[in-house]
Amino acid sequence: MSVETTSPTTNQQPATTIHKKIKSICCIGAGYVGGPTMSVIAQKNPDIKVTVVDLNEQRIADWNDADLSKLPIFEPGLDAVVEEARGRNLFFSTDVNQAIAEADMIFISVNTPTKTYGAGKGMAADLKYVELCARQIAEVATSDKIVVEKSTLPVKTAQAIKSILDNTGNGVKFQILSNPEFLAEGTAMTDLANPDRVLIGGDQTPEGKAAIQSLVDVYGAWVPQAQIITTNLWSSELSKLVANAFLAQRVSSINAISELCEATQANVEEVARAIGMDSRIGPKFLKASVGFGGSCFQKDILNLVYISKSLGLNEVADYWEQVIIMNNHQRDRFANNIVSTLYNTVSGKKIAFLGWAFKKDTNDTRESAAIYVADRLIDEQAQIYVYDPKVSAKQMQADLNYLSTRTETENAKYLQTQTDPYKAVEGAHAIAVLTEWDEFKSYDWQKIYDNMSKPAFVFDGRNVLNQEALEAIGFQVQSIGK
Ligand SMILES: NC(=O)c1ccc[n+]([C@@H]2O[C@H](COP(=O)([O-])OP(=O)(O)OC[C@H]3O[C@@H](n4cnc5c(N)ncnc54)[C@H](O)[C@@H]3O)[C@@H](O)[C@H]2O)c1
Ligand SMILES: O=c1ccn([C@@H]2O[C@H](COP(=O)(O)OP(=O)(O)O[C@H]3O[C@H](CO)[C@@H](O)[C@H](O)[C@H]3O)[C@@H](O)[C@H]2O)c(=O)[nH]1
Repeated sequence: MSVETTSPTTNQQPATTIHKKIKSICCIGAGYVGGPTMSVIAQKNPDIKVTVVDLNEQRIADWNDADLSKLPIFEPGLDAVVEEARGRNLFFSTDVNQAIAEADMIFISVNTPTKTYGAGKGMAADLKYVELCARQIAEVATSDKIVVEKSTLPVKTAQAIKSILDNTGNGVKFQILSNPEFLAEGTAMTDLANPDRVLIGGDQTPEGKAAIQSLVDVYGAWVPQAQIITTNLWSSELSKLVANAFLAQRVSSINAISELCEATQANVEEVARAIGMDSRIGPKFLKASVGFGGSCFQKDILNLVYISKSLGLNEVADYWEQVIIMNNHQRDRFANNIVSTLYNTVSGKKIAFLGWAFKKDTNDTRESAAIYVADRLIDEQAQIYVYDPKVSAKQMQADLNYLSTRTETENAKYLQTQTDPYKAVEGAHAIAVLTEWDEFKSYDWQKIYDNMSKPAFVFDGRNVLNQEALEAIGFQVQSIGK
């Protein structure tokens, strides 16, 4: 491997040791983060070979499919970047060992879900996949490597990774960096192309700073230096959990206010606008909703709560846990309101769901509020008919089966999928909007009304529809916080 010196460019501690110019990157985990992130790194650094590996053979086959509509992840703009870089310097493979052996820098971008067993069950992050990666790297590596934590991890994880890597006894030297990812699904490609900031944490030793500089150079290909911030390892690991906790806290805060608005005839959208214009508060992340979903917020806040509890910081733990409690309440409240509005029974009634994904412009359904609302309504024996433009019937059934205690056959009796939205709503007693897909706004709502059972109810869990226009047609509409 060639070693080149470049001028120090970080905005904090300049690197004093000669740092490696990265020629080959391996990313373990070809999911919602690994796939898009590595596609952009490869696109912007044509001289670096980037190989994304995964154990999941189907996922890798889909990443390699000539038909770009088959990519395993739906993300606006992703297909064009993959088309540009794939086969040039971007590769997707199941050969994890070969990619590790070849790489100067290895990103760990595997899933870190909430533990479902043992100590910390339901709260702590399950780090078994991360540990397996560390062990595999330790076993396979024959040359020095920079290992980058891209997955979201509890603070101090780098210590564990270091301990595994440093005890191989084969003389290979490792540097561990933390480089958490802040992209949001649905806007991943623009978030990656124009990040608010890139965060890189590393050891504050000459070798650690040199490793940081190597990664700064990779991002420096397109991110302005002022937006690349470097810190110690622990600040970087912790900042990721804190960023998500603060974002989710804003959603739970405005959702708490939405209930107060409903009880007082205030309008949550007016309140959000009024407070958001205070520049200290700001307008973003104040959209009241049926509750936040996604694979990150709940898991990362629970993880923060668990870490705080483990350190004996009970008040800190309780403070952040309230964000989750409020979110659970908002989902329950939405479902219970449907039942009480439909004359306290939904048994045998048809309820149409518009949307199943946890937000628009993604096919990801992890922790989507729709799953919880469906489960609650099925407890009341409602018949749910779902339309989502990007989520498959198989995925919807799998989501419900994972959450509910009913048998798969029973769930399948209550949950139907429709690929035509007009079919989904035909004869329905109520429509519930669970995802804010843009296309819902331009439907022929008169036609929908004509084909529904009367009175026809709409429960807009995302405040995306024009309430006055629907009411003029004859719908009875309930939005969040109005
Ligand atoms: N999804 C997001 O928007 C987002 C954003 C920022 C950070 N994160 C974090 O990034 C990490 C990855 O999230 P994701 O949404 O991409 O998860 P994901 O489940 O979509 O992808 C993870 C992939 O890793 C693979 N994998 C697991 N163990 C492996 C191993 N030992 N070898 C090879 N492959 C292995 C899995 O098969 C899977 O395809 C998580 O820690 C998450 O918290 C996610
Ligand atoms: O005002 C708002 C904003 C969001 N949401 C909901 O909150 C959830 C999360 O949305 P968003 O944050 O946009 O999506 P994620 O892809 O989960 O991204 C979050 O989680 C990622 C994983 O850690 C981080 O990288 C991102 O920075 C962080 O925004 C979704 O259900 C949204 O519908 C609201 O209800 N109201």
